Amino acid sequence: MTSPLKLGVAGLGTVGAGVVSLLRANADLITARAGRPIEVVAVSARDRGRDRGVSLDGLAWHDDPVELATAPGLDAVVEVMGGSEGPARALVEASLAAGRPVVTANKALLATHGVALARLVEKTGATLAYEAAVAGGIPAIKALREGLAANRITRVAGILNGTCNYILTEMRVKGLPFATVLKTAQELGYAEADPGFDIDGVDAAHKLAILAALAFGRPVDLDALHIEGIRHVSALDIALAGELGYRIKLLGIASQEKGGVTARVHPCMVPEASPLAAVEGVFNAVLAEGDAVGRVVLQGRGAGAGPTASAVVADIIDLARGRTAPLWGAASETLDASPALPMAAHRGAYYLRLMVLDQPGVIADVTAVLRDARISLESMLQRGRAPGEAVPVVLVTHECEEAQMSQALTRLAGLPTVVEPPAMIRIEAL
Ligand SMILES: NC(=O)c1ccc[n+]([C@@H]2O[C@H](COP(=O)([O-])OP(=O)(O)OC[C@H]3O[C@@H](n4cnc5c(N)ncnc54)[C@H](O)[C@@H]3O)[C@@H](O)[C@H]2O)c1
Ligand SMILES: N[C@@H](CCO)C(=O)O
Ligand code: NA
Repeated sequence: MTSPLKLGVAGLGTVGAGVVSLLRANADLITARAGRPIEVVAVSARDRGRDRGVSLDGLAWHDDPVELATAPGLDAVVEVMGGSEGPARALVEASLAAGRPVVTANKALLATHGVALARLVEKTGATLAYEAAVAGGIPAIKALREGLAANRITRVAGILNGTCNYILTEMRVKGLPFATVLKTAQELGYAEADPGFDIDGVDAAHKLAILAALAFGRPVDLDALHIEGIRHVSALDIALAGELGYRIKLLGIASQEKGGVTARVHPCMVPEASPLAAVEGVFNAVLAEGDAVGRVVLQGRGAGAGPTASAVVADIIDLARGRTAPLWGAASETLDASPALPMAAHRGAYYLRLMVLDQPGVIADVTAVLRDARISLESMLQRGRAPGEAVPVVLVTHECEEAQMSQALTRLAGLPTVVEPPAMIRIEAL
């Protein structure tokens, strides 16, 4: 029998415990597919005594996770602690510097330090694998970096945060309040340690930054992204979207335009007939468009112990087999570092929902603002009758530029008859 691949696992939370138990549950087939047994021999976490549902008997315990970088007898390290700084970063850097391969689920680290990490692996030759970092169990990294490697990719998009998709789905289907559903998502192990990363769009941005780098052959650039989360998506907008034939989804979208690349994360209205509209709950979807292949859509569970462990263990099997790929699909010096396009240049259609006083002349004031910004309306919807009180007015625009919309929003918010900040959601025909 070939010698086993010996692992140190740093982090024994949702993902770490999931990895240890999956390696045990499917040991026979994993051994066959890896060509050798895979053994966890050392672990590190914050709390040694916690019951995680997996036995740690016989495993070496390290209080300091960074020790796994150089502890004798290990062939590779699995970093599933999280965080772009602190011990996760220190462990990954120290392991790679020592030539020890790393498998991680840490999108924050890859999106923030991916450029330097690529230089490090190019220097030492150690592998850094990160399938679990994007869209959990969906093999999105492999699909883009290997499966679609022959294509010029024109667009990559998707539902990239399971927590947000779960919240939006439960709010729509069960009418549950935002905070209640977020709490359940945390209990189910979907949310980040700081759930603000999920609901403010940061986690989806980390993933989109990674996908965009792979899709367009560019150095990963989180700062170039426009990022909005779902805190401001109300139950009213979810219901009104349904009336108009749309679903609200938090999407990440990066596309190759004439003058450069755009990358943005924000709530979107997608037509109910879109393949993305049907992706509900903790499911994620990744859509890519290539010049040779056309459109490819992958979907599957984007968070949780099993789906994430599935991706981590797939990377471990690749390591055992000696299958590797450049961190970003090609050597750093061949990547295209031209600047990204700003959000102000984005063109699209918009949904606007205003709470206006129900009195004569209000609609004339609103449409005058849109006229002045040269924004043309596709449809308008007014609900209810409450003289002297606030009622919702919904406007759907034709395509215009984001800069025009920003100007109109500022003026609409300033109208004396508009009593709440306007709600704006971009419409995407994906
Ligand atoms: N939960 C998911 O569905 C999911 C999916 C994909 C990727 N990820 C990523 O996987 C990683 C882990 O996520 P999780 O949900 O398992 O987190 P978690 O909070 O459930 O577990 C984190 C583990 O790391 C340990 N840890 C954290 N900081 C530490 C420190 N300073 N020193 C020692 N140990 C430390 C904790 O003790 C815990 O065992 C993160 O990078 C996350 O973004 C999570
Ligand atoms: N918090 C993340 C975990 C998966 O990366 C999510 O909800 O999608
Ligand atoms: Na994945």
